[in-house]
Amino acid sequence: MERREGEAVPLTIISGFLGAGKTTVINNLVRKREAGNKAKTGLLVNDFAEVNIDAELIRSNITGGKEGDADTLVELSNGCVCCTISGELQHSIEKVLACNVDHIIVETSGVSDPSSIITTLLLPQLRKHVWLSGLVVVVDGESIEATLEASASARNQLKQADVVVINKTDLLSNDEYETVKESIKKVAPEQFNVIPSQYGSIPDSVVYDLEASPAEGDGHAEDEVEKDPDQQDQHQSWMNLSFKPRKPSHKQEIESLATVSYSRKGATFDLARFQGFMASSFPPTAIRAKGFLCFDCAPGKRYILQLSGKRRFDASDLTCSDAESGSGRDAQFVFIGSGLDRAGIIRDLDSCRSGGAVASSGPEGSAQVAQDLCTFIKNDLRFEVVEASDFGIAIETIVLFRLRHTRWHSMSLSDMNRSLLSTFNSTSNETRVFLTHQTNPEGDPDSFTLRLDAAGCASCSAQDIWIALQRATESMLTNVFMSTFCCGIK
Ligand SMILES: Nc1nc2c(ncn2[C@@H]2O[C@H](COP(=O)(O)OP(=O)(O)OP(=O)(O)O)[C@@H](O)[C@H]2O)c(=O)[nH]1
Repeated sequence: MERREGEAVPLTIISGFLGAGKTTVINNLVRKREAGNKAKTGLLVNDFAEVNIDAELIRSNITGGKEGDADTLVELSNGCVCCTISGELQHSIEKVLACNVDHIIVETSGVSDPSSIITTLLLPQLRKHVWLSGLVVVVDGESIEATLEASASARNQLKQADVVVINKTDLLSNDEYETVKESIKKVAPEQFNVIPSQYGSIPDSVVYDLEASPAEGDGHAEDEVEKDPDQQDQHQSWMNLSFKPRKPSHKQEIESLATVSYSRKGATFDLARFQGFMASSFPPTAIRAKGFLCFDCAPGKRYILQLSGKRRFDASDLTCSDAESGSGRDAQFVFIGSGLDRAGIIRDLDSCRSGGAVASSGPEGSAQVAQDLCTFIKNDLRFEVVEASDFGIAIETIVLFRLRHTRWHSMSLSDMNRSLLSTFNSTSNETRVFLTHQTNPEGDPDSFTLRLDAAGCASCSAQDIWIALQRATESMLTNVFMSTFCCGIK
């Protein structure tokens, strides 16, 4: 929509719970705009955590057209723009207005209350210059029902929406999509504008041509909105609302969430150790995680790692030109959840960094090979040893071990073990060392074990076997790890 000089600038709020797909929606808009020649947009990106991963993801899509055309991006980090850092919102809006933008988009944090942002827009110094064109709320179609159950913020966001984008429809059947629509209706019975989306792909017009500016006293923050008592006075001053505080309040919800930010300049990670972290030490109460990292085995590449929704875990290759130097090699992570062990997470991630001690090979002898191999396996977080007792006798089975069961993989452990089996056996030059498998009597896939038969392995070293096993494991896990896969909570 063309804006005449001196006219107030439309501002669209994009809200939605943690990991719903807000940044993906904005990135899509930015990419489309980069290809075309649309209005210059001021982007205000709020991240709950200290490290603003979303802003970096959006920035990587902004190349800028002709001079002065590039979007203007302002980061609002380390707090919720609707409460703890609301003062910064006003300054940021003024900042982007000074850049002569034609439209402003505010990406809220996942637990924000949009009505508080609307309050800021109505401040006398802003309302002459910006008008609220609407509130677009993005929901993760796969996990929205559980989210609505658990989060007052998520319910409030929906109740105030002008448009609801049901994102991640690739993960839903038609019936499930209809059920999600019903759930939304239950929370927001007046909700009319519901559109589906995959990977945040929505028509530009949903954001740029939205005209839902509320008249004072009606509109977004309706009677049903669960108001935070802490913000009651502020809201009542401009909106004629009746407040119905319910538990937990927005403030309580924010306070119940911990964020752990991890930032290391120029750090590269050891893929095997990182895989071990994901398999065994990943904080089980994290509901959102995102970050960037580089592996020493993949020079020039930087990976973005995401965990959201029903523990859906994405890792995608962010090959970038500056990955070899400067900030392109910096590792940055954010974990959001309840009861997170900050020191433990940081220690675990640090221990995944490249370098450090490599275990040495042990002396000759089959019993010693078995013992050394067992030590290698025990020291690798990706595995657990099931049995390692019969050392010193004629060796058929030297170590029974298996890939460690991961809490969040819906990927079958049996499949992973089978895949490791075939990778190892097809690549190992050492024909006397091969893997077999056994299932337990109940056929429980989690108990599926790998059995390493190393008959006559006296002539080979534990280190050689271990290196071959590590290579096979890395290759197998990398295939899983670097592609998107679903991690359902059991
Ligand atoms: N399968 C699937 N994944 C999606 C879709 N849209 C986004 N994602 C993934 O969901 C994860 C979270 O997406 P974001 O856009 O970062 O979500 P967000 O709402 O900005 O997250 P926060 O700002 O942290 O609250 C990422 O891994 C995305 O790639 C989709 O339509 N389908």
